[in-house]
This record gives sequence, C-alpha cells and structure tokens, in this order.
Amino acid sequence: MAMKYLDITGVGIEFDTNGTKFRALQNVNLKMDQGEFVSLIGHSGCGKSTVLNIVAGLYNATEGGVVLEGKEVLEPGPDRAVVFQNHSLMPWLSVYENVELAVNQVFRKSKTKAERKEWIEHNLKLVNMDHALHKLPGEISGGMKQRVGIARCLAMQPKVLLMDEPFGALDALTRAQLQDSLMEIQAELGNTVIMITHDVDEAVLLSDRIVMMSNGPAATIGEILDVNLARPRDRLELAEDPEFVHLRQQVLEFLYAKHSHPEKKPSTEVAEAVVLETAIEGAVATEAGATKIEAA
Ligand SMILES: Nc1ncnc2c1ncn2[C@@H]1O[C@H](COP(=O)(O)OP(=O)(O)OP(=O)(O)O)[C@@H](O)[C@H]1O
Repeated sequence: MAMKYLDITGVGIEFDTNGTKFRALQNVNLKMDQGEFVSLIGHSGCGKSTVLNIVAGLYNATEGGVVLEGKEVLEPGPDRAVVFQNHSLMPWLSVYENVELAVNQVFRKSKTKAERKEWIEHNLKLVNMDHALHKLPGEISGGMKQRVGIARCLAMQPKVLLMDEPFGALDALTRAQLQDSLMEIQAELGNTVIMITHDVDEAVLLSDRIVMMSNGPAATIGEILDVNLARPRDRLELAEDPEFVHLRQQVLEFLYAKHSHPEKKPSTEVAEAVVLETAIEGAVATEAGATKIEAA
C-alpha cells in the first residue's frame, strides 16, 4: 500500500506504572493525506491523548510507529505543533513575544528579523489578535489566549497541527467563533490537523473524517466516518442539513449504543500530570526540546 502523508501503523502502547503494566492502545492504524482534518473522539480515558502524544513524539509506542512525510517520528519536533486545551502561553511574555519565541526557534536562520516580525504579525492577524500584540496573557480572555496559542503553532508552519481539545475550556459562543476561525484558516492554509474533541457537533462540523475510538484498556480505532459535507460549512445551515444530522447520529450511536460502557481503568492522573507537564514546557511542546516519556 502506498505511503500516505501521515502513517500511523500498528501502534500499541503499554505503560508501566510502579511495576504494574497497563495496555492503553492496541493496533491503532490511521493513514492521512496532506491537508486532511481528522477528529479523534471517544470516551474519557480511551487513549485519544496518548495517540496524539505518540504522533507528537512525546510518547514512544511499544509496537508500531508513526511516519510523517517518509520520516519516522522518534521525538518531538517543530514539524508537529501541539495546541493544548489550556493555551500554555508564557505568562510573563506579551502576545507578540509568545509567538516570537516559537518563530525564532524555527526561523532564526532562514528569516531576517524584519521578516520574522512581519510573519508574527501576519499569524496573529490570522486569528484576529493583531490588536493586542503587547498585552500579557493575564490581560486577555480565555478565547483570546487560545487564539494566540493557535497562532503560535501556525507560525511554526508545522506539517501537522495536533490539537488536544483546543476549545474544551471555552464557553459555547467563543467556541463557535473559534471553530469558524479554524475552518477559515484551514481553508486558506490547508493544514493537516488531528484534533481531539468530546463535542460531536464540533467533530462533524470541522472534520473530513471522524475517528471513533473504542474503550480501553487496549483501545483501538472502532470506526472511521467520512464527512463529505461541502465546504465552506455554515453551522446554521448545517443544523438542518439531513446529512449533517445523519452523521451526528452515527457518532452518537457509536459512543452511546455501541461503546457506552467504559471499563474501569487505572486513574488518568498520571496522564494528566504528563500533559500538564508538557503544557508547562509550553513555549512549545511545539519546541523540539519538550519532555519525552518512554513507554514500558
Ligand atoms: N504516562 C502514562 N502512564 C500511565 N498511564 C497512562 C499514561 N498516559 C496515559 N495513561 C493511561 O492511558 C489511558 C488513556 O489515557 P488518555 O489520556 O490517552 O485518554 P483520553 O482518551 O485522552 O482521555 P480524556 O478524554 O479523559 O482526556 C488511561 O487509562 C490513562 O490512565
């Protein structure tokens, strides 16, 4: 079979927590084209973040692996930028400086200072944050912080944008605005995106495909749903579109009829601590130096 842009093949992972082995993922296979937008959906604790962390290079798979544009993923790198649920901006740096940090890391050698400045401003404009360049994260709203986090990732021109519930902490209206912005940016830039979400409508609205995961332990991909709704997509029109309603129904059925009973699993505390840690590493998991966790 021909290599795809992003190839996740036979991925499994077993964690070793204080001598107890826990198999989180088993035989996960996903092949993505360049420019594709894929959502991962599944019950809490099934392994969505673990898949993302493996693609990010933050976790090493126990079996199988990830190949991006012909190159095996072995560690974090600026070709895979991560947007976390909680922005992970450096609180002491301005909006501009937060993006600058990432841009300098990737483009210090290839762009002049003036070009970098223009590039930072361009990316903040893409997310409608060019009006607040000199504000600190503490001086802007949650939705604005998330916009800056997205701009920071986009500015690195990653091959793949990895988003872990990027709008999960936002109110419904802000979330809708950011979803629309993301669709516009995606239409303009053609980013390849993997996004974790718990929101069925969000998955259908944004995705080309929805990857639905079975419950763990040993979670895997249960079904993949193609979303062939025409773009650009308008949330109001789609609300009554029979195809949208049908797709939504299929995801709900998967989650609540076919896989409704998540089995008891060890606490997710460890995973959460790891994600928090990587978030604090901040300026970027996006940055090549982020913490890497070895699996058992
Ligand atoms: N570093 C780790 N060490 C041990 N166990 C882990 C680690 N990371 C994840 N796990 C376990 O793997 C399973 C999958 O966790 P993961 O965070 O990937 O799930 P999730 O689907 O993203 O959950 P949620 O939707 O609640 O964020 C959980 O049982 C979790 O406890």
